[in-house]
Amino acid sequence: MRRKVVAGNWKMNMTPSEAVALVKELKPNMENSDVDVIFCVPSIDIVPVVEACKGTKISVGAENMYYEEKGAYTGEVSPQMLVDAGVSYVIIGHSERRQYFKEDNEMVNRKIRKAIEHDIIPIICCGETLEEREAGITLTLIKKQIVSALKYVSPENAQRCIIAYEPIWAIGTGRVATTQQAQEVCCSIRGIIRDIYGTQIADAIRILYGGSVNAGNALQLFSEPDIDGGLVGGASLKPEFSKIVNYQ
Ligand SMILES: O=C(CO)COP(=O)(O)O
Repeated sequence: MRRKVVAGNWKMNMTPSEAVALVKELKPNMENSDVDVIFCVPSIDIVPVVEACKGTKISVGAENMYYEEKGAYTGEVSPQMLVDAGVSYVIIGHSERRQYFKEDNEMVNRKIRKAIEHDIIPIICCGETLEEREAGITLTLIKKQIVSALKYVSPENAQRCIIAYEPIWAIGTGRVATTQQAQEVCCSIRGIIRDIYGTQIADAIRILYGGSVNAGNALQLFSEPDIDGGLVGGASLKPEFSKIVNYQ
């Protein structure tokens, strides 16, 4: 049985002091939940958020990472820095990074392999634009993203990764994918994993849905057979996040 995951992606929101206040507000309601809770936060918030989450079951994730170990890469954050700060997850290949920072499938793959090397679990994002959906190429595109993201990744390591299906047209728009649309793609992703790694890995890997998840739709989405939880943007910054984590 796969354990559900609810991860918040704070994006570029919350100053360090706001971040600590939000964690204090949310954490009492995270304790009795049956899911793995992850707060993925801006780099500058990592240290205070890790401190504020001490003694809870909440894990802290980063929203990005570079694939080099150290050196002259102004502005970047290395895997060792994340590990040393107490991070155990990292979002890789979010559509906003692909779109605004020109991250391509190859860079996404490099980052994933480097995260794994440092024992950081990558939350690997994939998803299509509205035009791509309307052109009927969603599944072809997702397959390309997943196959290239997991290139050179061993079965044991792939099993520990988390995949997040985030249709770009559903991100921050309030336009959530229907449960059928979300389930269909998550099921196909599991099929792609099965083709690469076999049934055992496919049955174990956790696949999330992201895109306008809120307290009102979480139960329905997370009840689908291939949806193992959510990657939540806007609603992760509000008290509503407690309801999503305790969706049952
Ligand atoms: O991009 C997302 C999570 O990574 C989804 O954002 P929203 O939940 O705000 O639509």
